[in-house]
Amino acid sequence: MSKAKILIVEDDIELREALVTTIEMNGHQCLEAESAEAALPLLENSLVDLVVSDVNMPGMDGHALLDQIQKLYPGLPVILMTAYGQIRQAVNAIQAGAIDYMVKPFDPTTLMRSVNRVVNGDIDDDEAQPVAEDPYSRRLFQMANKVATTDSTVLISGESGTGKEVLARYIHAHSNRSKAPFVAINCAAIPENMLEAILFGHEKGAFTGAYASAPGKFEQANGGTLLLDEISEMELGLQAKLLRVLQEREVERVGGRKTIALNVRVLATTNRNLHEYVREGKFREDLFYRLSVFPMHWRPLRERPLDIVPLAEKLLTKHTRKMKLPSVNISTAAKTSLTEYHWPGNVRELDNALQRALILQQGNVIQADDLCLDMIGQPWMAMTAPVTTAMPASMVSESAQDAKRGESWDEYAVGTSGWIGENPTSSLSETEHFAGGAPQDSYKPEAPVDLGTDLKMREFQIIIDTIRQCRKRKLAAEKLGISPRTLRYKLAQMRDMGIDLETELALS
Ligand SMILES: Nc1ncnc2c1ncn2[C@@H]1O[C@H](COP(=O)(O)OP(=O)(O)OP(=O)(O)O)[C@@H](O)[C@H]1O
Repeated sequence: MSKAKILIVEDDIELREALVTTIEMNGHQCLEAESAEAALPLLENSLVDLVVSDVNMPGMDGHALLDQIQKLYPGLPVILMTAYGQIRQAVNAIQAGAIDYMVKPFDPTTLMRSVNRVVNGDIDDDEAQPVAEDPYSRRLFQMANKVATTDSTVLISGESGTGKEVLARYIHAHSNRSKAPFVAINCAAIPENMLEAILFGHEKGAFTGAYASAPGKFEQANGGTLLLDEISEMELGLQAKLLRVLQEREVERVGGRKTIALNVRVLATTNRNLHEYVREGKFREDLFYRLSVFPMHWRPLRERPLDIVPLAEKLLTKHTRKMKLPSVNISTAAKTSLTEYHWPGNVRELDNALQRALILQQGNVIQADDLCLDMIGQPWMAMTAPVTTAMPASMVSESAQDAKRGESWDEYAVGTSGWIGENPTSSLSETEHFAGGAPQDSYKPEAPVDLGTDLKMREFQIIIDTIRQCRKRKLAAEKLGISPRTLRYKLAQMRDMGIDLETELALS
């Protein structure tokens, strides 16, 4: 188990202390901040591996902090602590890019499971048994079991959201390295100029801002497995350096002279056709062959239909458990809709649809309409796909429409039903939220208005319009004043949110 530096951002001092104590007792180091504003300078001055932040804080809230972290420290994982009963808050946390969420009250085991999943790559119960009901998926996992026991490099390809990381974690968990760290790095999410230092580490003074030396992902994964996610997005110069590290099995930190011996198994994923990238000169052929010793391919979800309903049931159970909701079933008609839909965003889109349905469902049964699948092609839905914004008025509950008219939903909900939220009238203190007060069972759908989501959707609309106008993505990036890499990242975010870009762009 590797020791990590974790920043806890929580305004309730007792809860903060409880979190710090638990995490430190489990062998990690903690930094503490009482607000998001206080967290930012701490992040500037020390290298943090993970941020665990409350959502509801006076001043800047957890979502705004997450947004800042994504801009200033791309790739730094954030776990958000959301309020009990606030389903939309939990859904928003993941869709805004948090690596995980924990709904208050949670116990120390839940906290450490979530922390260790991020810092040590520990696998949780859901990931230990991925869904593989379709004959194609069964065969893939049979192969995974075989290759897991070797030290072979594996290149996993497949459309975005098919489950490549799930497969990578499965291979690690079934290898003889399973007790050692599993470290994942998304090559597309890290700016080019930072990727080398993050991968290989750096010495103090190696570049402006390198106040202290730090190990890279290769060193952190020593003895275990390193997943290079979206490897196609690595620029050619760095590909050459990566190839050298893989061949020589040693790494030199940026600005360092010492070589560090490595015993790391490398897995890589790509949602591009790497053969084509090699042909077009965007990916080194030698690195391609070095990585694809054992190639594995995930079919799109629509081509393994027998996985769809079992996956939906599993994802639903995961979310209802995490959100502390009573169990929710899927109606027969909804199952048919799920199976017939084409899932351009694959399992991640399925996950999004279910989270949306969880907000809309009534009586603990998801009906076909709750999935909103027939609305995804609609302009208003495509731009507001993931959460609850811009639902037709008929789908918005009366109370939610009240909230839309300007009433605070939190106050309204607490005022009318007395349920437990983060409202001061709540019957649980923040500390009890951690220690485990008994949750109540009454739920109300939440208000479908969210300025952050709305702004994001407007940004996405501008991007789509600009690409339609310019026809070439490179030109569109120039016109938008962003790098082609940032544009790719934003397009990936849009796909992840269930926006069918192919259809959107074909409309031009
Ligand atoms: N077979 C599976 N069983 C259970 N959950 C799955 C399975 N496949 C995917 N998921 C879930 O779907 C989501 C997307 O999976 P994952 O991140 O592995 O996809 P990916 O192909 O790596 O995506 P990307 O290309 O965008 O990085 C995750 O929440 C994951 O837990």
